[in-house]
Amino acid sequence: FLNLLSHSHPLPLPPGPFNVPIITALVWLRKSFSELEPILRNLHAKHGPIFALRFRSHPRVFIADRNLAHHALIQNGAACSDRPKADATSKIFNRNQHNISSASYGPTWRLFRRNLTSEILHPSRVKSFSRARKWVLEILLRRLQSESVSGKSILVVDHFQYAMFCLLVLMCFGDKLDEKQIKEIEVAQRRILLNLDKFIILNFFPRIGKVLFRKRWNELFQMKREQEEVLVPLIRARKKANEERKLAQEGDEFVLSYVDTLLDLQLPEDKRKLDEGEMVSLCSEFLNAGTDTTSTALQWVMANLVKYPHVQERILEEIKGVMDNRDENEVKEEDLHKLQYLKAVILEGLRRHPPGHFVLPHAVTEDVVLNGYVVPKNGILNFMVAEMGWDPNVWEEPMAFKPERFLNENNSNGVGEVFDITGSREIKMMPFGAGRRMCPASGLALLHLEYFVANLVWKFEWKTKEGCDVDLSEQQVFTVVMKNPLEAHVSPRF
Ligand code: HEM
Repeated sequence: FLNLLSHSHPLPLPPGPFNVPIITALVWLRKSFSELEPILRNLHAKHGPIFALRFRSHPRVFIADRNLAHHALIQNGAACSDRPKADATSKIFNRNQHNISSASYGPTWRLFRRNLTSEILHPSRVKSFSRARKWVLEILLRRLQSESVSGKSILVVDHFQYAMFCLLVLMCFGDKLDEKQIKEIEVAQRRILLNLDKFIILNFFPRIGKVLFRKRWNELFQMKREQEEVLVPLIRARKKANEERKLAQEGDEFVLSYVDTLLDLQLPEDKRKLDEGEMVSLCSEFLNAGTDTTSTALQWVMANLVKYPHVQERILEEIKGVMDNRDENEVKEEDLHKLQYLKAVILEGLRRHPPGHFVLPHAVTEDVVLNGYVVPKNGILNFMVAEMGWDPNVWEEPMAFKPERFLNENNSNGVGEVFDITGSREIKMMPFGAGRRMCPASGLALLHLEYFVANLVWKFEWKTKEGCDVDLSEQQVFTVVMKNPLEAHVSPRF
């Protein structure tokens, strides 16, 4: 409160609702994120494209306008790319902000992020995991095939989630793991994700809470221990295998995994290697960041293909055009670049149904002026991703599913110009964020989506459950998922 009273900048803070110290904080902090989104939408309608909530020492500023987002994230990128201080419960899982998404904007974050992008997400490295992708695709197709035999419709959400999780586990711990090991990791990771909400209360009174909520703190530590019991042996096994491989000097079959790249990293500030806890935090981030986001997007895209059979048909025709042989079993990764309509469908899915309606919170490291208002140093910024993708000033009929909008049919070869998903020149939508904290894995996520959608359409015809229409209502559960998960009739095409 005193911080806000001492506001000394000549420009005002962004407008926002009236604030009664402490009372407003208690009202806001008790709300879940899904309750907050409609309130934020109303505030956007009332106060305009930038508004602030002032219930804690530092204002929370929300931006709903794409040009202001560009101004903050690209033009003022250096000042708007920090993260807020982690609260007590998050620190246990991110090891005092020692992972990419929570690290402060500085040398440690740069080291972690550069390691991921150059060692794992570089196109040549991504290619080295193609065998893993093929294996996971086969598992998914087999599961769908066996359920389709009964003739009943299939609830696909768990199958999609498991497939995306498998992909990331194999990239993280090496492509030699079997399904039983993968399941064990999934159980430990899911338990944490699904229970985190229960522990939010521990952050409000961390000191007295240690005594008052002792049982709940113990539960939290127990979950952390169980995660380490599953992940640490995998890290150690990989370390041992690396040492043996170096001694034996063989390497032809070897595929570098994410955990291998962490073993030799040196922390720039502490001048030491990562401890096992920090490696667990980075691996866990890798698995979580890429599973629900991608499987949610996959489900939204498939739901639209079931709802709009003409879109599904056009993808199928496009695939037929690039297959040498109609009986070919698989749409190969090498052929994906020829499937421009498929790419447009994926982009339209991400525009219309971004898995996250906001980005992760950004902290501001110096006063930044946006639209005549000041966002003060240490203020927290967030961006209304869904609102930008649905802006009628940018997108015609924004709530309709029209992949053609991403194709520039007037081009001489009928192929659309590549849409710039990074928003570096201009932001039209930002499902992966934009600027220095933008998702480093947007390329990998698009590859996973294109490869799986192409093959799911090539192998099966997807139809609605008899007598039902596909319901596109939303619900926030970590990502923004389908309130009524997709249930579809899936019949093999050959
Ligand atoms: C459709 C899939 C995905 C979507 C929609 C998505 C979206 C996002 C968004 C919105 C952010 C926050 C940007 C910000 O704070 O400004 C983010 C950050 C991040 N994502 Fe993704 N993501 C996806 C897939 C992945 C995958 C597959 C991985 C890893 C293998 C990944 C790793 C990360 C990491 C490490 C960050 C933190 C970046 C930083 O703070 O520097 N994401 N993602």
